[in-house]
Amino acid sequence: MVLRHQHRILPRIYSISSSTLPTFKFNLSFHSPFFSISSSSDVAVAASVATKSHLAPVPKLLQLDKPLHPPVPDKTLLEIPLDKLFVPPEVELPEAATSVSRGRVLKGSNIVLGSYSRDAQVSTAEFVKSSTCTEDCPADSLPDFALVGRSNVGKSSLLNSLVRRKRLALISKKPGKTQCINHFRINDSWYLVDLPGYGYASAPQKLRINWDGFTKEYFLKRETLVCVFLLIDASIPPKKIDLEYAGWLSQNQIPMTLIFTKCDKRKKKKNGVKMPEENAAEFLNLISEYFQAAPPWIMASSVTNMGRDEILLHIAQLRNYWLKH
Ligand SMILES: Nc1nc2c(ncn2[C@@H]2O[C@H](COP(=O)(O)OP(=O)(O)OP(=O)(O)O)[C@@H](O)[C@H]2O)c(=O)[nH]1
Ligand SMILES: [Mg+2]
Repeated sequence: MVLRHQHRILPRIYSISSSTLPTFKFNLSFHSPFFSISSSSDVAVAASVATKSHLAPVPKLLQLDKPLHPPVPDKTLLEIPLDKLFVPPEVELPEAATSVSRGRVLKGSNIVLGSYSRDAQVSTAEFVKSSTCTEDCPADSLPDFALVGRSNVGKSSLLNSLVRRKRLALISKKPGKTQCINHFRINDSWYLVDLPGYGYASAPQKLRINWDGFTKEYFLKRETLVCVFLLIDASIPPKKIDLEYAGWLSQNQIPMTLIFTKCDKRKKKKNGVKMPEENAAEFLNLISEYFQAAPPWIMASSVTNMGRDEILLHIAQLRNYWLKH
């Protein structure tokens, strides 16, 4: 049986029909020399620009107190068809092309920034508890943002990067390090949740708890779950198990954001080895049939902290919307 929650209004992504939308341009800087999700659409947005922050200029309300990135001297071309953008609830795309061009899309993502993205900074982060079932999880009703993905994809590393701590969540080269539902309270107001990885078949028999089962049960039962971050290793081609996981989340209407990890691994393009952007584009293409509207996605690296500020802004706007509704 598929369980559904009435409160799960987030991110019931606005379905944008390409036939009714105007073509527009936006400016965006991005670490990669070139990134294209699709070049064939007649509603493609495209721009080439050098910007100094992780966003092109945005209204004051949306800016972080201090710039968290060094300037990125980057002249890039990014094309995202309009119908592949993630438009958060209550965000209207202006009809006039020029008004959207002012930095409304987070760098290295397809996420349009709305007016809810305040309080994105992390000031405090503390481990709260490890739980082995949903009923044991903290019961104080603060919103949850959960990190899930294949073992070793970099969930714990991403959590540490987001909170700017080296070892708040334990990481390891060996898959299977995280084995419970681990709640970390951020700013005393929301949770980052580190979960065990899936797809690790070679764990010793006695450790082979049904992690996959209990994380999925947590997704279905946890009333305060705002969004699941599904981490995908962008340094390798799409894996069936990840495609299936995205399909399961979609089928069960669990709000999901894709985080493409390990984007710092930029091998020379030879012998058919693909760049992270190409692997990510292929993954998005393969899962498109599961989704009526494009899911949000962000390119990231816990080594370079690429995507960190963007993920925090995305969390902020989901969280603030969720708290208001
Ligand atoms: N190059 C690179 N390596 C990374 C990145 N993120 C994680 N790693 C490495 O990948 C390995 C696994 O990282 P973890 O953060 O422990 O992965 P996990 O998904 O939490 O793993 P489990 O808890 O076992 O499911 C470690 O050796 C990390 O240093 C990244 O963005 N880039
Ligand atoms: Mg881990």
